Amino acid sequence: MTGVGSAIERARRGRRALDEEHLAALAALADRVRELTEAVVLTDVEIDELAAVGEQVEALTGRLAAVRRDAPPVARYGGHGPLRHVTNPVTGLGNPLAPPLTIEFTETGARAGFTLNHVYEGPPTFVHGGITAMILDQVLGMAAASKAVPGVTASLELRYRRPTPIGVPLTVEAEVTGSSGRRSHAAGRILDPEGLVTVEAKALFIAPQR
Ligand SMILES: CCCCCCCCCCCC(=O)SCCNC(=O)CCNC(=O)[C@H](O)C(C)(C)COP(=O)(O)OP(=O)(O)OC[C@H]1O[C@@H](n2cnc3c(N)ncnc32)[C@H](O)[C@@H]1OP(=O)(O)O
Repeated sequence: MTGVGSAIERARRGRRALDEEHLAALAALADRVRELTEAVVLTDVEIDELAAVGEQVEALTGRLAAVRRDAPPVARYGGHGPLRHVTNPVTGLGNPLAPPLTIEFTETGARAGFTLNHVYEGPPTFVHGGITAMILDQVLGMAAASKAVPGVTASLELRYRRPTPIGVPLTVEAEVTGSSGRRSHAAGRILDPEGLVTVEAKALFIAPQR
């Protein structure tokens, strides 16, 4: 076992799997931190209050860091299925950076409904283009993994057709458009509440050498 694929698999297997109760508690904490992050972005309290809250947050960080892993945990689907990455920055219930998206697998690929708040803002009132790119990378990758060959992103091509609005229900959808050998091709898009495409994506995923 020498390739990138083996290294990913070894890292996944070497990580501690959380049971469902522990995962639920981590997810609840991540939710509270998401609320905290949005509160930081939108707060209008006085300077002294900012400093006082900062001290409290520093103390809380110290409590969590008191017992620390070398790498994020994993969990098993339903407590006993295959290992899943629970701190992924798009779908991870245990990662406060993740919106998080709940992906449904469709006949041809994958989709998710989601809403992004001001934490993800780029141009005023619109979502940052790097955030929509990250979401499309993940959802196209999951479509490829479920319908063709699981792989890492070799290329991701984006077309930003209109701004993606903050604070309204969005949809991301992706489908596999072809596969051969270690390669899977996928296409997808983000749609606004009127069904208009805001960002289109095409990607190539390559299964790493084992
Ligand atoms: C695993 C769990 C997933 C689980 C999936 C879950 C969803 C995850 C979604 C998120 C995915 C990410 O963000 S992944 C993170 C971002 N991506 C990365 O870090 C990938 C970094 N790049 C690499 O590791 C490598 O370059 C690879 C694995 C992509 C390819 O390297 P390699 O394995 O040595 O492959 P190589 O022999 O060079 O190329 C194989 C074939 O593909 C072609 N090829 C290679 N790169 C490209 C390219 N950019 N565009 C076109 N074609 C290319 C080559 O010409 C060749 O064609 P031929 O000669 O055979 O005709």
